Amino acid sequence: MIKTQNRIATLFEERDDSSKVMSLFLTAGYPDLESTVDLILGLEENGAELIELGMPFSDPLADGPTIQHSSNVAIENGITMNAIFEMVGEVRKQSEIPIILMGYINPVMRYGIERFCKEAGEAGVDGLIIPDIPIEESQIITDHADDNGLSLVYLVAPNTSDERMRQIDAQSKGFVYCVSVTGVTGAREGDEVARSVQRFISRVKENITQNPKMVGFGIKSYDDAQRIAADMDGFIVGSALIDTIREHYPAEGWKDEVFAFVHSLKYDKS
Ligand SMILES: O=P(O)(O)OC[C@@H](O)[C@@H](O)c1c[nH]c2ccccc12
Repeated sequence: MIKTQNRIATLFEERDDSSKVMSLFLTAGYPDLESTVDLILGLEENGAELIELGMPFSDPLADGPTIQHSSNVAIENGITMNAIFEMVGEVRKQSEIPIILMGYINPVMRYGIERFCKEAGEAGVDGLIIPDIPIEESQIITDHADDNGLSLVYLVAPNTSDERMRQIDAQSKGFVYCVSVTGVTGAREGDEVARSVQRFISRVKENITQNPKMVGFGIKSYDDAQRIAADMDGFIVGSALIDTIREHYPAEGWKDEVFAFVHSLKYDKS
C-alpha cells in the first residue's frame, strides 16, 4: 500500500450531507495535451470534488458521440498512457483532488496490468473504472489495484438485477457508479432521464448499502443534478462538460466559459 488513506474514501467520509459531491469526467488530452492539467485544477476551483479522467480508446463501446469525439481528438493529439500518468503527477504537485482513471481493459492489458497499476498508483491515481470488466473477471486486476491503493469502482444500471447490485456493492471500492439510463453516455433530451430513473433509484437505495452512491449519464444542468441525485451522495457529468469545451475551444477565454458552466452545475449561480 502506497497511501494509508485513499482520497476517495476521505472525500465521502468528510462530505457535508447538505450538498452533493460533484464528479466531472474529462478526456485526457482533449481538447489538447497542454490543457488537461489546467482544466482539472480549474474544475476543482469551481466545485469539482472528484475527477474521472478518461483514457482515450478507439473502440469505446459504452460512449456516446460526444465522448467518442473527444477520444478521437485526444488520440490524434498523440495522447499516451505515460502522458496521462504525467498529467496526474503534475496535478498532484498542486492538488489532492481524488482522480479516477476511466477506460477500457484492452489498452490496460496492452500496457501490462501490473505495470499500469503500479505507475498509476505512483502518479497519484486513486481509483479505476473499467466498464468492460465484469466482477466475475475482476481477479485479473484486483490484487494489483489493491497493492497500489487503487479503488476499483463498479457500475450498476437499470438492467442490473437486485441480487447483482448486492454483489457489485460487496466488490466495489470507493463508491458505486449508478448509471441512470440504459445505453451510451451523453446528454439526453427533455425529461427522458427523470421518467425512467425513479424506480431504479429506489432499487439502488435498497440494494447498495455499503458504498457511497454516485449517479451519472445524461445530467447537463444544476436542476438535473439536484433532481436525479436527490437520494444519492453525488452526481457525475461528462458529455455536457465536453460539449461545453467543444463549443468554446479555442476562442479566447474558452476556459473561463467552461469553468463558469462547471460552477453553475454545482452552485446554480446563473
Ligand atoms: O456523459 P454523461 O452522460 O454525462 O455521463 C458520464 C460519463 O460520460 C462518464 O462517466 C463516462 C465516460 N465514459 C464512460 C463509459 C462507461 C460509463 C461511464 C462513462
